[in-house]
Amino acid sequence: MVFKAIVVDIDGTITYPDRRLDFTAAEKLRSLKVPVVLATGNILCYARATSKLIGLSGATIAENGGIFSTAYDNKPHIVEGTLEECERAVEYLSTFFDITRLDAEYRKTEVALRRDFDASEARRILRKEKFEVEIIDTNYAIHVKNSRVDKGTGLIELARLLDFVPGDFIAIGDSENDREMLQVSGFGIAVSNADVDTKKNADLVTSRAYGEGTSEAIDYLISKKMI
Ligand SMILES: O=C(O)COP(=O)(O)O
Ligand SMILES: [Mg+2]
Repeated sequence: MVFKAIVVDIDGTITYPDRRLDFTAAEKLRSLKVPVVLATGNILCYARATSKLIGLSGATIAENGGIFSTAYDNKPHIVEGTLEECERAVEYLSTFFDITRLDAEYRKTEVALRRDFDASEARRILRKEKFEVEIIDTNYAIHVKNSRVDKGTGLIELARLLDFVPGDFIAIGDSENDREMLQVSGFGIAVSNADVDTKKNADLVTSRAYGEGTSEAIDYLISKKMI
């Protein structure tokens, strides 16, 4: 089957473990003929800058689906009403843990926290109080995000704006915030550093890790004429 576009996670998927961009993966993405969307838990300006600097269109999904944008300087779409519940949940968590917010001045739809407290314990605490949020650990940050948005819902919305359907996309990712994106895409790929659950939701798992895994995936897709 031939797919029309690709959506790729940033941290842990086109980077080295320490977040340095893997230039080979970036070159391969830049040379593709199909549109390449970057999808991240990070903030919109990080996603847009990464896309622009690689040489892509700037079509991005940021804040785990809370924000999406069709091109570099187009007005972004921001899912309204999602931040408040996350703020309440984080306020509650701050009575249990000494937590540090990341990029609070830029985040519009969710809260990201430094990974220096026990996310599983925080999950248990919030579940008891019935907050409508999810705690996601990407290995780079702990995100407190609204349950109704994820990179999958972001891809559904952005695909529509780009005149595609989610099934037109091949998705590549590495962690639990990529799961829904892999599920709604037409073909999901997990790089080998991905967690077990993310791998379970993928159609293909690469043998190489991080950016090298993405380079391997792109070579595979081209060799199989899937893009
Ligand atoms: O911002 C994070 O925590 C991770 O970002 P990612 O979704 O690009 O891997
Ligand atoms: Mg990632």
